[in-house]
Formats: sequence, C-alpha cells, structure tokens
Amino acid sequence: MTPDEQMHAAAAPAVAPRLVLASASPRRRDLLAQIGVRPDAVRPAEIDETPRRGELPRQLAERLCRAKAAAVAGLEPGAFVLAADTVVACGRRILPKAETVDEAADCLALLSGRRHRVTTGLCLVAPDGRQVCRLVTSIVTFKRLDAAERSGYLAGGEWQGKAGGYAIQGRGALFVADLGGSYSNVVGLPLFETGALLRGLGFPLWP
Ligand SMILES: Cc1cn([C@H]2C[C@H](O)[C@@H](COP(=O)(O)OP(=O)(O)OP(=O)(O)O)O2)c(=O)[nH]c1=O
Repeated sequence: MTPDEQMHAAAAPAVAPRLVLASASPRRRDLLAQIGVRPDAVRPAEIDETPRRGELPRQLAERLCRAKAAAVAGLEPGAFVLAADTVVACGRRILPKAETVDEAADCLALLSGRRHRVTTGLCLVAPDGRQVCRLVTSIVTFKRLDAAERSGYLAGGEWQGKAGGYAIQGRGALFVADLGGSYSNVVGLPLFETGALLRGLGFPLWP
C-alpha cells in the first residue's frame, strides 16, 4: 500500500454502513444513483398519505417523510434509512398524486398559466437513531396550456402516480416556462440537500 492508500484506508470505516431507501419511486433511485449512492435495499413504506383537514403543503411533506422514515427504520435497525415525500401545491391547495385521467385533467387546468410550489420533505434516520429532516421548495411556472396540449398530455399517461399530474423529467417539461430552485427537488429528491443530510449524519459519500 502506498502512504496515500494507507491514509485513505485508515479514514474509511471498516464496514460500509447499510443504506435503505424507503421509497417506491424509481425516480428517487435514479437520482440517488446520479450522486453515486446505491442503496443496499429499497423498502417502500406503507402509510396513509391523505392530507389532514387544513394541513399546509409543507406540513404534509414533513409529516409524511417522517412517517415513511420511521415506518422503515423500525424494520431496519442498524441501517441509514432515507425517505422523501413530494407535494405540489397551488397556494394552500394541495394537488393529488394523479391516479385517474380526470384527476390529471383537473391538475392541468389548475396549473395552466400559473405558478405553483413543489416541496419535498426529506428524512434521514441514522443507525444510532439520530434523525434529520429538511424541506426544499421549488417554484414552477406553467405556460398556458391549449386544448391540444392538455389532451395530448393526458393521452400519454406519464402523469400517472405523479404529484400534480405532471412530470418535469418527461414531456411535462414542455409546459415549464420557468423554474426557481432545485430541479431534482421537483423530480422527487433534491440532490444537494440529500448529500448534505447524508454527510451530516456520517454516511460516506466518497468511500
Ligand atoms: C411534480 C413531479 C412529481 N413527480 C413524482 C415524484 C414522486 O414519485 C411523486 C410524488 O409522490 P410521493 O408520495 O412523494 O412518492 P411516491 O408515491 O412515488 O413514492 P414513495 O411514497 O414510496 O416514496 O411524484 C415526478 O416524478 N415528476 C414531477 O415533475
């Protein structure tokens, strides 16, 4: 071993810590891979994501990311557990994760020609039980959508399972006239803040 290699070996933990991604979203897995982080397991949390009466978008994102992280941390002692929840809101109004074409059409009608906010709550639980949470908000401005854009987008189906009924990483990009803040946040996992959270609790980003 060269002196450089010896120093590196001394600094690195003997066994790489286990990381569990508490999410069913393939986008989140891809975004994590972009920053060189590969979870050892993907374990979606089964929780009720219905907003409470009067709950604000940021409150919802925080409550749900904490609940997802806690649910999976209980099943994965000794691991880092990362969870996220993305909420799209127009003012105080929280848009659904579109499951039907009618829901997606309602979302597009509301977003057309307006600004809205996309907030992702991030929660990381460390093997020793420490827990940190961060909220990241981006501002998205949609162009005014004409009838052909709406029907074409609805026919394509990429809105399915997406908060607010669109995907900025897909053809939804055709509607985004302006974006303030993090792009990866809109897709579902703000990468700068995710890296900071992992580093802050001691997960090695450059093993
Ligand atoms: C606005 C927007 C949302 N989305 C997605 C990200 C999330 O997957 C989804 C919001 O729902 P979430 O509840 O945050 O995530 P999920 O149900 O897909 O997965 P899990 O709860 O298991 O973590 O919307 C996009 O992919 N692109 C976009 O432009």
